[in-house]
Amino acid sequence: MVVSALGGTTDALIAAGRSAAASNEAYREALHGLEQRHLAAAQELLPTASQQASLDLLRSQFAELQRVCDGVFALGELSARTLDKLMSYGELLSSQLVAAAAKQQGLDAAWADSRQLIRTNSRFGNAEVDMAATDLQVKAYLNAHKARLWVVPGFIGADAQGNTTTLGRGGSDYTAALLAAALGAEVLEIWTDVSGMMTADPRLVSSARPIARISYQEAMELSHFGAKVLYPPTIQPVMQRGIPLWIKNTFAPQDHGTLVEVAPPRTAAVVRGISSISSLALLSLEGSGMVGIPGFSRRLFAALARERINVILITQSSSEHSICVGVNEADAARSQDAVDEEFATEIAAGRIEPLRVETGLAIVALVGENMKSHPGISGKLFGALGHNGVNIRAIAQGSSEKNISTVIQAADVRKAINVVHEAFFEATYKQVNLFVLGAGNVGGKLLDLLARQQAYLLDKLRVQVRVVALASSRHCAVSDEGLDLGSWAAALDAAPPLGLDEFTQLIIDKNLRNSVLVDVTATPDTVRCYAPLLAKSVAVVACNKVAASSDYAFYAHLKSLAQEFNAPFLFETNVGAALPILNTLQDLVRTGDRVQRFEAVLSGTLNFVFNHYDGSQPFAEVVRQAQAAGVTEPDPRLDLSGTDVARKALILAREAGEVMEMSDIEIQGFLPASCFEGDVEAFYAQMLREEAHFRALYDQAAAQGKKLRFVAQYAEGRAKVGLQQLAPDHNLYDLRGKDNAIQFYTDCYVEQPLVIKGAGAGGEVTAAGVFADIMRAVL
Ligand SMILES: NC(=O)C1=CN([C@@H]2O[C@H](COP(=O)(O)OP(=O)(O)OC[C@H]3O[C@@H](n4cnc5c(N)ncnc54)[C@H](O)[C@@H]3O)[C@@H](O)[C@H]2O)C=CC1
Ligand SMILES: N[C@@H](CC=O)C(=O)O
Repeated sequence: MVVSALGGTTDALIAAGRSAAASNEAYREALHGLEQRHLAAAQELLPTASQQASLDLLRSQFAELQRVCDGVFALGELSARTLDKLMSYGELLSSQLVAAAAKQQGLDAAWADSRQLIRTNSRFGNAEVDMAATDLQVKAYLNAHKARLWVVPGFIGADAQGNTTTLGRGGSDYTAALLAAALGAEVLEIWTDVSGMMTADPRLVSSARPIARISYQEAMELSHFGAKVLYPPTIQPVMQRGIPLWIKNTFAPQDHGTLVEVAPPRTAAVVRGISSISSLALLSLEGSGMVGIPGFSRRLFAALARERINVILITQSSSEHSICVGVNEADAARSQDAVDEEFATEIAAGRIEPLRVETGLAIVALVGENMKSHPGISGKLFGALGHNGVNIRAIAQGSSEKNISTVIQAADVRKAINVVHEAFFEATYKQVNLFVLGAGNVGGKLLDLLARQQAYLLDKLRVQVRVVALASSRHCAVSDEGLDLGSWAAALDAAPPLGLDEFTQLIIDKNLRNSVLVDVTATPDTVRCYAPLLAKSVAVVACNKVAASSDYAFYAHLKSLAQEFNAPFLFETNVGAALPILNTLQDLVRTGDRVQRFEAVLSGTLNFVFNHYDGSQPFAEVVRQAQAAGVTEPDPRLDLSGTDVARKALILAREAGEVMEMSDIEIQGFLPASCFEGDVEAFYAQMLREEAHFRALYDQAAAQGKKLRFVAQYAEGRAKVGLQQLAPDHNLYDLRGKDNAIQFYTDCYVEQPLVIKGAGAGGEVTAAGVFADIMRAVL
C-alpha cells in the first residue's frame, strides 16, 4: 500500500520552507499547525492505549522538521535538495500513521521506507527513476523482510548517495506503479477522489462521464493532456509489464471506476476522451532561410533542451517556412532567449525572424485509439469548433492517429471542450444558449412556447434550450443556468436594467457554445448589436424587420459577416410570420432559378381589416380589433400606411438577388394624409372622421363582386405595393382572417406559380417561426 500525504501537507511544507528562507518566522506557526493536525489524526485512528508510540514518533519527526527549517532560516536559502527533504515529511508521516493503524487492526503490516526502494538520480524536485536499480532494491528488500502488507510512502526516493529526492507532484501514483512493476503485481489499484478518468474535465463539462475501460496508450494521452486523475509517468511501468491499472473512488467504492488495460473491448465510441492543457505558449520560428536547409529543427529543439524546456506540441507546414512548438507558458521567456541566441547569426542576417512567442493559449485534444483510419473525425472536430467561432491557431496529429490536438485561445477552452464533447458523445445533449431581446407580444409567446417545449426538446432531440439572458426595454434578467421559463415575467420584473451595449458585451464575455441572439423587438436600436455578435460567431434570429429592410449596405454587411463567421442570420418571420416564404425563395435562388415576378398579400393586419370591414362598424374600430388580436405592428400606422408591406417586398426582392433600397419601392397608400398627423390616438380619431372614405372604397369593390386586397408586386427589378380590387378568380382573392399569400413566377414556375398561403401574422405563429429559426440556427 502506497500512501500520499494528508491533503494540503506538501503545499504547507513548501510554504513553510519558503517563509523560513525569506526570514519570516511564520514557518514556526505553520509547522505547529501541521503537527497538531497529524497528532489529531493519530488520536482519531488509534485507540488511546496504543497511541503513545505514534505520537512520540510524530513529535520527534516534527522536531527534525523544525531543525531543517531553522537551518533554512539561518542561511536564508532553500536549495532544491533541502526542499525535497522538507517535502518528503508529508508522505513519511502519513504512511507511518497508516502502518500503525493497519497493525492495530490486526493486519500483518509493516512500514518500509521508500528511500530504500526507489533509486533516482540527483535531480532534486523532479528526480528520474533508475528502473533497473529500483527493481533490484525492491526485490532484495522484500526477500530480506517479511510482512503480508507493506505500507510505503509515495512520492519520494533517494539518490545513490542516500539523499532524499521527490518524483514530481502526484508522484505517489508513480511510486505505486514502480512497486507494482517490480513485484509483478496482478493489478495496480489507484484509490482517488473521483470515479475514474472522465470523457472530459467535469469542472468544464457538466455532462462528462467516467470511462469504464481504456487502453494504456489512451490513458497516457489523456493523463498527459490534463486529465489530472493520474500522474502521467504512472502508466509506463505497469504498461511494460501488462499490469492492469484500476482507478477507483475512495468516496464511492461501488462505482466501477476506470480500468486501464492492454486491449479494452471495442466500443462504438471512436473518441475515448477530450483533454486540455492550459497555460500554453506557442513559439514560431519563421524565415525563408530555413527552407530546404537541414538542421534547423535539430538546433531549435537542442536550444530548448539545453534549458530543460519541455516541448508539448510540434507542427511544421510542408513549405518548411516555419516551425511551431507549444511549451508551457512559464517557459516562454526562457525559450525566447535560448532560441534567439542559438539563431543570432541567422537573425542578424535576416534569414530568419526572431522567435515569435504567443501566450494565453491552450490545447484541446481528442484522444482515442479507434480514431485510426476512421475518416471524418478531424472534419467533425474542426466543424464543431468553427461553428462556434473558436479559432484554431495550430493543429497537431501524429500518424498513430491517437490524438488530434488543436491550439486555441485559453479564453475559448470551456466553450471548445463543451462543443467537442457534444459532437462526439452523442448520448449527451446539445446545449443552446439564448439571449432574448424583447418580451412583448411575440417575445412573451416565444418564452411560453419554449417553456412548454423544453422537456420535449431534451427528450426527443437531446437539445437543452436555455434562456441565459432576457431583456425588455427596462430590465434584464440573467441566469448562467438558464432562467426558469415558468416564471420568466416575474424574474424580468425583478431584474435591474442593462444597456444594449452591455447586453452585447455580456453575450461576448459569456462565450457560451451555440449562442443565439433572438431579437423580438420592433426597435431600430437593437440591430446595432448584430454585427459585433455575428463577428463572434453568435447566431442572430430576428423577427424585427429593421435590419433586413435597412440600407442595402448594412443588410449585405450582416449577410457577409454571417457567412464569414459561420453564424446563421435568420429572419424567416420578417415575411409572412412562420410561413416558409424566405426559405422557399432561398431554395429557388440556391438552385439557380430566377424570380421573374411575384404578387403577394403580406399584411396580416390589412387582410384582417379588409376581411372584417363591410361598413357595419367603423373602419377604425376594425383596425383596433386587429391591434387587439396582436396582428399589427406595435405602431399600427406602419401597417395602415403600407410601410410594413413595403419592407417585406424589399426583403423579398433582396433575397431574390435585387440590390434595392426602401426608396425604390413605390408605396400607393390608401389612407388620407390627415390620418398620419399626430400620435396613434389621433390616427384612430382621424380614421373615424374619414369613415366615408373607407366606406366608398369598400362599396366600389363590393359593387363589382370584388374584394379589397393590399398587394405587393415585383417584376424585373421594380416593386410596388398598393390597394387593389380582386375578382373571385384571382389567386389572392380567397384569403381568410389574417392570412398571407404569395405567388412566385420564376424561370421554372412559368405558367402556374409557386403559391404559399396561410396564417401570416399573430403572436403565436410568429413565435413558432422564431422558434423554428432558432432550431435551424443550432442544429
Ligand atoms: N405580430 C406579428 O404578427 C408579427 C410581428 N413581427 C415582428 O415582431 C416584432 C415584435 O412585435 P411585438 O411583439 O408585437 O411587439 P411588442 O411591442 O409587443 O414587443 C416588443 C418588445 O420589445 C421591447 N423592447 C423595445 N426596445 C427594447 C430593447 N432595446 N431591448 C429589449 N427590449 C426592447 C419592448 O419593451 C416590447 O416589450 C416586431 O418587430 C414585428 O414587426 C414579425 C412578424 C409577425
Ligand atoms: N404587422 C404585421 C405583422 C407581421 O409581420 C402584419 O400585419 O402582417
